[in-house]
Formats: sequence, C-alpha cells, structure tokens
Amino acid sequence: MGHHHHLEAPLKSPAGQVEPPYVRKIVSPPTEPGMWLSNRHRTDSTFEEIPIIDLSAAFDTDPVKRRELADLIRDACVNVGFFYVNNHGIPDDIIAAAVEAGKRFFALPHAAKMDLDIHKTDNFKGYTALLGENTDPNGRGDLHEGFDIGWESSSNDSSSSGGEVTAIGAMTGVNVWPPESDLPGFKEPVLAYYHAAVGLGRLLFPLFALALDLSEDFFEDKTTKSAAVMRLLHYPPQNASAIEEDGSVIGIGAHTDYECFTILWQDSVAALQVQNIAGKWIDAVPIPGTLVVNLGDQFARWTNDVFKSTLHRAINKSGEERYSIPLFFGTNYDVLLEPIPSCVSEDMPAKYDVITAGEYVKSRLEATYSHSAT
Ligand SMILES: O=C(O)CCC(=O)C(=O)O
Ligand SMILES: [Fe+2]
Repeated sequence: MGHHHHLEAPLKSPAGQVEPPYVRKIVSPPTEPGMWLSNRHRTDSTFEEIPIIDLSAAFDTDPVKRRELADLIRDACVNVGFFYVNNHGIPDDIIAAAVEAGKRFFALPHAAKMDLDIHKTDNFKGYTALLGENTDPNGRGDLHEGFDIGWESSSNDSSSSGGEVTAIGAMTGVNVWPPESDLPGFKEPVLAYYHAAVGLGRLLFPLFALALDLSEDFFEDKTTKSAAVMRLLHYPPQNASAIEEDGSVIGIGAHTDYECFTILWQDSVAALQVQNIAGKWIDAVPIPGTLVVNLGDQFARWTNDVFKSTLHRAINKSGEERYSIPLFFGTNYDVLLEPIPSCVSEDMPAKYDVITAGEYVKSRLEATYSHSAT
C-alpha cells in the first residue's frame, strides 16, 4: 500500500553515542514521565534479523510473564518495527480455509473481479487489479492483485472474537463480495480468519501498552471500534531477469503501513524484505507456524517515532504464485494521535501534528489509489 519513504537521521543518545541494537534492559518504571522510552530505549538500529517472539504469555494473566513478553515486544518495536509471532492462537485450519478461498477468488475471470473494483466504492473495499497491466505490456509497476474487506460480523455469529469492534467512519461501511453463484463458500472462511486476526490484534494492544510503559488498558477505550482492514493478496511470479534490469518491477513497492500495526500471514514463497537503517534489505523469510507483525505510521506518529514504522517491499522471484494476507489494525477513527507521554521529552519534542487516526489513514489511502482512479 503506497510508496511512502521516510528514512530518519540516526538518533544519538545525549552523550552522542549511538546505542547498540537490541538493547535489552529491564528497568523499573521511569521516575520522570517521558525520560524512559524517549531517551533510554530509543536506538539507532542496524538490525540483521527479525526477532521471533513466542506469544504464549499473551494468553496468560501472570503479570511477570506478561512483562517479559512486553519487553521482547518493546525491543522489536524500538529496534526493528517487525517481529514474527508463534503460538499466536489462530488455528491452522482457519488460516488454510481463508487462503484456499483467496486462491479461488484470484482464479476468477478478470471481468468478474473488476465488477468488484475498489474504485467503484467510496470506502476502499473490493478488488485491486495488477497495477502494471494497463500501463505497460512488460508489467512494470506493483505486481500484485488484492481484495480488501473491513469489519463485518459473521453471518451466524455476532459475538465472535472481535467483541464490540464495529468500525464507523470514512473507510468503513459495507464490504463488497462476489456473488455466491460465481464463488460459492467464499465469504465465510475469509470472515472467519478476519475475526481470528482481529482477535489477535486485540490481544496485542495491552502488550503494546505495557511495552510503552502504559497501563494495559490504555488502548481499550480507543479500540472499541477499531479500524481493521484485511487484504487478500496474490503476487504472480516475476521474471528474475526483468528485476535485475529494472528495480521498479516488483510485487509491492517500498512503503510503510498506515495503521497501528499489521498482522501478516505469508505463504512459503519468500518475497518480503524489510529495510534496516543502513539501507540494507533484510529478508523476512517465511517461517512455518508464524505470523509477521509490523508497526505502521499511526503507531510511529503516536509514539513520536519511538516505535518504528519500517520500510518494506515484496518481490516474488520464486517462479511460483505467492499469496499473503495482511490485516491492518488501527484504533477508533476519532482517536487523536497526541504523542503518548512516555514518548516525548525536552530532548525528544513532539514531531508530528496532532490529527485523528481516521483523517490520517484516509489521506494515505487517497494518495495510494488516486493515481490509478479512472
Ligand atoms: O505481501 C507481503 O508480504 C507484504 C504486504 C504489505 O506489505 C502490505 O500489503 O502492506
Ligand atoms: Fe505493508
């Protein structure tokens, strides 16, 4: 989504020294607000690996285990902006059924998919075609197609894991679905995974709060109507030699995500890469049984860049079809992104204008889709 680059100047500690990556300190809470995260945990990381975090403790009420987990999450958020999670609680069969449904959707005739064209809706729902195909016979551009949905309750269950999530706002409203006659049994498995991933997102917010030295319920009243947009993505294989000649021919261009965080399922085809601060692309290789979690710009703004929203891209050189499913998880759209107190100090003054989450995401989505609107 988008092609937004923002590389920061290296951050220096007050003494002028660059802190090493993966600083892992467990210290008592700050005595002065703002001093802790903004100064001591802000690092200038040149990570070479994306950490793998065991989420088991997210299902535990033991405060010591939760604190330990939150510290691992903080390290990843401050230094990398990406981490894998295992033991995330989403059953394999729910994932497999959604992926299978997605494959059947993308196999539909082009015209059937274009009936659901995202440009026909005013809330960014539906189908995004391969961006290159109308502009360049060689397929120059973002070589993926997608299908976007937002919140919708399951037909047989209004109290699934999303709880009270019923987003209202500019990007919400009804989803578009292919007719049952075109694609039987599509909506149910897609929504089942959607609800499972939203449930995981709701489990993560208290841990992000702990990681920011806030009380676990800090985000609770701000996520009652969480924005949660999910995309089914398909990346056809790309000609490796074309990529060598012209780096612009890639599956999804370098970008940062817009919301608070993204929960990404990827299949076994390697394509995703994450850029470290030295500009090096680090492979986010597929690891069976894991999901990838990455932070988006909404969280970076809210935390005054203490949490990193890291540039990433995908290039499918495998020769095989690749499928992935990101879910972009945000807050209620009316939440003001005022810098979180533990993330500002005299040394680290607030960097961003205060706007609502909804205004921010909408402006980013409009920028993403405007160039291909007809
Ligand atoms: O497909 C992937 O691995 C990444 C997708 C992505 O970055 C996005 O949709 O924002
Ligand atoms: Fe992304």
